[in-house]
Amino acid sequence: MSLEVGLRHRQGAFALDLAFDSPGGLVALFGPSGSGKTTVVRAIAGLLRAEQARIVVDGQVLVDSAARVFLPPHRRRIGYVFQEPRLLPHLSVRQNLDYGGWFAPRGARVSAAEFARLVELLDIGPLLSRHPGRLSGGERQRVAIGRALLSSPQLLLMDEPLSQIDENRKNEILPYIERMRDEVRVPIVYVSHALDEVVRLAGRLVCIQDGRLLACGPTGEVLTRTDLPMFAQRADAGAVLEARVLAHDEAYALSRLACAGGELWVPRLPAPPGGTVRLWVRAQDVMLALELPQGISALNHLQGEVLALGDSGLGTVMVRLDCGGTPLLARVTRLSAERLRLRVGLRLQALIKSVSFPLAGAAAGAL
Ligand SMILES: Nc1ncnc2c1ncn2[C@@H]1O[C@H](COP(=O)(O)OP(=O)(O)OP(=O)(O)O)[C@@H](O)[C@H]1O
Repeated sequence: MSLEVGLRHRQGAFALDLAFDSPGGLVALFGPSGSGKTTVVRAIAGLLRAEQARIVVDGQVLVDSAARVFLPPHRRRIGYVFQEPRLLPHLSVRQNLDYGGWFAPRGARVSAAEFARLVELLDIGPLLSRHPGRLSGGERQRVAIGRALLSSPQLLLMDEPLSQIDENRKNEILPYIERMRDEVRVPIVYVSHALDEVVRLAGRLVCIQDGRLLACGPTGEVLTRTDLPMFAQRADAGAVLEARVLAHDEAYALSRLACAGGELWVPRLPAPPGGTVRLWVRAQDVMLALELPQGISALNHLQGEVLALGDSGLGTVMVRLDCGGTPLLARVTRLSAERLRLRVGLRLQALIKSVSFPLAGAAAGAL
């Protein structure tokens, strides 16, 4: 699946003018409140007719204002999951799901076996005879995702689907969204303010500010751009580390991982040996050294090369490193940067304390 979006639109004092593309998987739209994320999603769904637009999903032109093409919403095969699940209160969960099926084009309706698989994937079997009023917020949102998928969408739009849900329930739903991405393989456009959701879910990141495109690319690359204050100046700025689990050491409650730049010890992860994980390494947890120090407690060191330096706010410098193919960010004081004579091309050691890795919640399933 590929997605191509080009939009120009004015609403009140706000002007949207951007273009981006995605090769498929889950693409996150990220940006401050009022930057235009929902406007983009509404244009893709056909709920907003932009002044100038070209939107192509998997080769099918949904909108091309220059050629006067505008496919109405009901003729686009797009599922939409909103912030709050909009289920029909007088219908049971099963009837709500069946209702989603009504919007599937003839010939693309899901079979009974596919329905059963989706119900199993979302774990909503025990809820089928209940009414939405008797479900938790997380259960309602899972049903809403199922309903959207039963319309056999070419593309699923999710507009901050977890923002109304508390942290625990959010962690319950994230694995289901991962399953939709990896097992159902429906392409997803996912709007979020939350960096942890983006890190965990998105292969591609589109950053929007004031209606303009700030950056678009693989999530790991965009998040480590030292020239984007939106990331570089966040207290929790960091990099996505992709690794394979080599083994677990039960005696020390640690897992040994292999990433492109070497091996790492992290707190015991729930993933099996051979499985892949994504970990968030915060820039403030990475120390830099010109030589590998002796007799220190940090278990992890990767050799890296400085790719870029940027302002990290409050007298600190953000250092972007390439550690043999693994990107890392390190936040250091300006004094340290001067003492180490940090510059692009310098080779040094990046030290990471094992305990600085967030625990299990940060370990995503398949990449
Ligand atoms: N119908 C409208 N008429 C005029 N201005 C509008 C309309 N709808 C939205 N806007 C403005 O367009 C801008 C973009 O809104 P949009 O909802 O797309 O932002 P967003 O990035 O999704 O924000 P949030 O994260 O808060 O949901 C905002 O400045 C908003 O006030």
